[in-house]
Amino acid sequence: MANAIEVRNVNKRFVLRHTRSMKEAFVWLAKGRKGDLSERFDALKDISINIEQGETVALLGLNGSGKSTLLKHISGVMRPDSGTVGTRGRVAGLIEVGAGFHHDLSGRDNVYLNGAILGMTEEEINEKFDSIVEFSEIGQFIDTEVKFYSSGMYLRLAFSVAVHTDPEVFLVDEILAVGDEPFQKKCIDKIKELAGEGKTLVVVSHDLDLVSRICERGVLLEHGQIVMDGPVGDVVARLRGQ
Ligand SMILES: Nc1ncnc2c1ncn2[C@@H]1O[C@H](COP(=O)(O)OP(=O)(O)OP(=O)(O)O)[C@@H](O)[C@H]1O
Repeated sequence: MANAIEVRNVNKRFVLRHTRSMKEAFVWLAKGRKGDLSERFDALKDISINIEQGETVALLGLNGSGKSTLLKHISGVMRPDSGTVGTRGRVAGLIEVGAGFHHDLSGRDNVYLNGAILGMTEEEINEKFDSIVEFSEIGQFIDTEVKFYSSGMYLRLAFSVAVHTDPEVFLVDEILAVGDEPFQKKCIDKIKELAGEGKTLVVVSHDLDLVSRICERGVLLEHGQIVMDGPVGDVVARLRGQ
């Protein structure tokens, strides 16, 4: 099987700026700017991972371990400081609710905008428009500006557009949590359907029962490093301290 995702020696460092008092800033200046007012933080440390086409992978780990940062690198919204990330086929993801949506536009216009960002042609969107709205259950609100949407409504429309792009690689971050239970179930069924069709799936979630149901492989991150990679059941057991 060919790789759908190839991550090679990826490093990502964030600069954390600390707010200091005027006095501290003055002392720092007076001392000839010695030392640093900011701190560096390595969120990803030499990460390498291959994900084959059709694999279903859960990125697991405690808060702040680097899961979302890694997913953002795979989706391409973040670039590594060093190392490379390669993907094959159309990538669609739900990383942050409403990312890629324009607040002052209606739901309808945002379907076109978001669909285009995710690589659909206008023709393709015309063809799938009714189905996108139907899946989202947004109904009469489709012509309302999305700034008036609730976070659940955002999620519904964003999820619906993303799955209608017919992605080869589907990325999902924790955000399903904002959907109500019936819609969450519908999303999970859809995700399982995509996995059943042989699409590649990468999921970030703290819902260990859920990821055990939809993913086969688990990758455990700790302080920006991969510390375990194996069957999801084994990784979940380690996380639960069993
Ligand atoms: N844009 C940023 N600037 C500075 N630090 C960041 C940025 N994005 C993430 N971080 C830091 O990188 C670390 C990893 O964050 P990340 O969101 O990847 O963790 P996570 O494993 O997804 O956590 P959680 O389970 O809490 O969602 C955290 O300490 C976070 O504060």
